[in-house]
Amino acid sequence: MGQVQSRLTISPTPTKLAWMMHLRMLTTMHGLCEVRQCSKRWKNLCPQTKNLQKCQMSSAGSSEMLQVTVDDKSGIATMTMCRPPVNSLNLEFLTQINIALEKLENSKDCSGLIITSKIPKIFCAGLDIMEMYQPNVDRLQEFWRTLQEMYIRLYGSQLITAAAINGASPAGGCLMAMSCDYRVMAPGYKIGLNETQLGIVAPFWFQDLIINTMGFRQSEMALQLGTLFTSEEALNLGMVDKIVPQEQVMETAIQEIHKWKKIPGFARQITKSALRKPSIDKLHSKREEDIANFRDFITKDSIQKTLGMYIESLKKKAK
Ligand SMILES: CCCC/C=C\CC(=O)SCCNC(=O)CCNC(=O)[C@H](O)C(C)(C)COP(=O)(O)OP(=O)(O)OC[C@H]1O[C@@H](n2cnc3c(N)ncnc32)[C@H](O)[C@@H]1OP(=O)(O)O
Repeated sequence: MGQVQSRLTISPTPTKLAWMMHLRMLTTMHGLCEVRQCSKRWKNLCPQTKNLQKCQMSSAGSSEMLQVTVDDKSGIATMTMCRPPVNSLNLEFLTQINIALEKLENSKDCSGLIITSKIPKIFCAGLDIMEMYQPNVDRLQEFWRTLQEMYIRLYGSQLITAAAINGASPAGGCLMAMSCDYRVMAPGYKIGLNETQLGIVAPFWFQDLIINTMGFRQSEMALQLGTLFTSEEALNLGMVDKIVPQEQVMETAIQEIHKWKKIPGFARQITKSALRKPSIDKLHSKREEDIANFRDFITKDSIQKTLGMYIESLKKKAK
């Protein structure tokens, strides 16, 4: 990381200042001051741990949602999601993820990142549907901006990134995994962009991401049908790169990052940037329009009705 001379521009809009103001506003609004402090005192947090700098990020008064560790020796960070029951992505959780991504990106000690889950059988259930149902419009827009930010940070990261998919990974969970450089998945789970099955539409940058990952023809079928693929189907389509038994998912991701680390970092990063920059720039240039489209779409009566029915069906199934 120390030798990197050129970095992909992560976030021209909002500017760094605007982003800091955005974080400050969120931390004030949602009591995330501990996260900011934690983020600032990254190195000093766990002096008792010898090999690991451990940052337990928790919003004030609630349980830990995101655990971030960096292995001193290898420089590989692990970001473990733990937001019961299903790691769904709400505004606060996304904000914590973004803060952690920013911190890791700027850390000279970190060269790789693995994203995984602590919740048994779930990687990430996608967006928290409750953020979209009967929403407060200001929060809804902030939520979407924060999701855009996560995608920009993760897809545009200079780190070697891997998703250790140890459970179900629909919709936003699939977005998160596909934004990484490499995906290792355990057998017997489902992954995909199932938005149309909920009566909602994956925005252009979700579409671009899946097309970039597995080609146009397979993507247009998968997106229209809202297909959730088995691990094995996802492997055949190139949506994931390897399937290994559940207990080997993390170790395999670590080994893969070690393999990637052997490639000269500067060359790898410039190549990654060249390949991914057009998609990221496209979102930057249409960011406000995309937020407005999302707001106008989600707040339609018909969409609210459909989301309400989907929530009911999930609750019935859970009983
Ligand atoms: C223009 C809009 C574009 C939007 C772009 C992206 C959209 C999204 O990401 S929308 C979210 C899409 N996600 C899903 O459709 C997943 C729905 N969930 C499931 O399929 C299952 O819950 C899952 C396979 C993840 C796990 O199954 P189980 O282990 O059997 O758990 P349960 O189904 O019993 O669920 C437990 C509990 O969690 C609640 N839940 C599940 N998913 C979500 C979610 N995405 N958001 C919020 N809450 C969720 C579910 O309702 C249960 O709640 P309780 O009934 O209160 O226990």
